[in-house]
Parts: sequence; structure tokens; C-alpha cells
Amino acid sequence: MAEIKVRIENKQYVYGTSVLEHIEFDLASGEFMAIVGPSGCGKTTILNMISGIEPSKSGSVILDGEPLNTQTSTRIGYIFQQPRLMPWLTVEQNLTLVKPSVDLDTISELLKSVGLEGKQDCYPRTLSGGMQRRVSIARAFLINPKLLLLDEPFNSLDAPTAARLRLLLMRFCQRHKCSVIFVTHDLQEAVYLADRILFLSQPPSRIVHQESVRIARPRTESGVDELSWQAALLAKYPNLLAGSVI
Ligand SMILES: Nc1ncnc2c1ncn2[C@@H]1O[C@H](COP(=O)(O)OP(=O)(O)OP(=O)(O)O)[C@@H](O)[C@H]1O
Repeated sequence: MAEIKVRIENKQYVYGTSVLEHIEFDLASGEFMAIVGPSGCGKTTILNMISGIEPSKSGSVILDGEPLNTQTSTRIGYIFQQPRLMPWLTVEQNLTLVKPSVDLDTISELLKSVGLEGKQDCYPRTLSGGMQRRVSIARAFLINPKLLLLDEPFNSLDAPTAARLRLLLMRFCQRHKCSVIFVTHDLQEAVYLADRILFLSQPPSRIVHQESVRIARPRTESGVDELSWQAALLAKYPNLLAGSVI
């Protein structure tokens, strides 16, 4: 399990125009944090900076007391908006790509746990969108990450598939005891999954609010009374969800 400290002083893609400013947060070991904010506020940029995909000149990410670099970044799993499987490789080859030393029994076991038993020889194009996402989840967990980053992984899936995958994700996270940063537009999804939600403003984006989700686990989607939770939040912070965030 990891303790993560994220400090992003400023992020500009275009000189003079800040996308992010003063983004600072800590993530406890095993904590599930959701980031919610309007389109274009820099949520993916935060994940890319944490993962090292996007270089950071004015920020740092500390994982278990060590700055993240290419040697430590293997402890990070990243599930993108799109599954990003290599189309010319089979499911098994897509998995062994991230961990060549893995044995076939482990792969079979992992595929079984994501409901893809016997699919190791399939090519991505022969799988549904939901199945491809499950392969991408299996791929992220294969490296036993200390920190898992997810960027709207269930967007554009039908509701039952998304619900199944959320459940699968929570089970995986509990089993692997990894810390999670989950980006979403969907407050209900954030409330269902997260221990804490971080709300971002419009760019130059800052953290405008953090809220702990005090709903006991295990949770069920129908058991999460998101509307009353959202109403309580609105009553407390009337400008938070109106316009500035969702
Ligand atoms: N590589 C890049 N080069 C230039 N500008 C970029 C780059 N990546 C992102 N941006 C810009 O930075 C801003 C934040 O983008 P980002 O994708 O991080 O936002 P987001 O909150 O994840 O958006 P969405 O919710 O729509 O996915 C946007 O204005 C985007 O156009």
C-alpha cells in the first residue's frame, strides 16, 4: 500500500495559460479518491503528470517517500478512457507485454476473475467494448500496482456493463489494497466508489472543495442515496455544483 503526495504548482501547455494551479493533495494507503470537474479542467492532465506521461517542471509526486521516476513508475497502473489494447496482439500477449515474466496460470486466473475465461487467444477486435475494458483492468492489476489511476474508464458503456465493472474494480482494489485516483464526470459514480471526492474548478483549475464520502462499505449502487448526498452538499456549498463544477 502506498502513501502519495501530489504537488502541482502550475501546469501550462501554452506559455502564459495555466490549466492547473496549486493542486495539492495527499492520498492515504488504500484510499479511493475521485476527482470530479468540468470538461477541460485538467483531470486527465493530473493523471498524466502523476504517471509521468506528462512531464512536470513545477510539481512533484511522492510515492512512499520517494519521488516518482521511471524506476518507480512500474508501481502505477493506469486505466485510460479507451482500453488501448494492441490490436495485433492476442489478449494473452497484451497482458504479457506489461509483465513478460508472468506465467500462464496467473493469466488464466486473472482472466477468469474478470469474466473472460478462455479468451486468452482472442484478438481485441473480436471482443466487445466492455470485454476490452475488462482486459485493460486485468492488465493494470497484473503489475500489482501500489497506485491505480483511472480516467473515466466506464464512459460510454451500457449501464449494466458499467455497473458490473465498477463492482469488479472495487473487489480488485480491496483485494490488492492499492490506492486509487479515479477521474469521472459522474458524481453518482464518485459517491458510489470513493472514500473522498475532490472537486476542481474551471481552468486555471484549483481544488475548490474536498468531501469525504461517509457511506459504509460494502456499498450497492441502489444503496447510495446520491441525490440526498448531493442535496446536502449543495445546501452547504451552493456554488459548488451549480456551474462551477459539473
Ligand atoms: N498535450 C496537450 N497539448 C496542449 N493542450 C493540451 C494537451 N493536453 C491537454 N491540453 C489542454 O489542457 C486542458 C485540460 O485537458 P484535460 O484533458 O486534462 O482535461 P479533462 O478535465 O480531463 O477534460 P475531459 O473531462 O473533457 O476529458 C484542455 O484545455 C486541453 O485542451
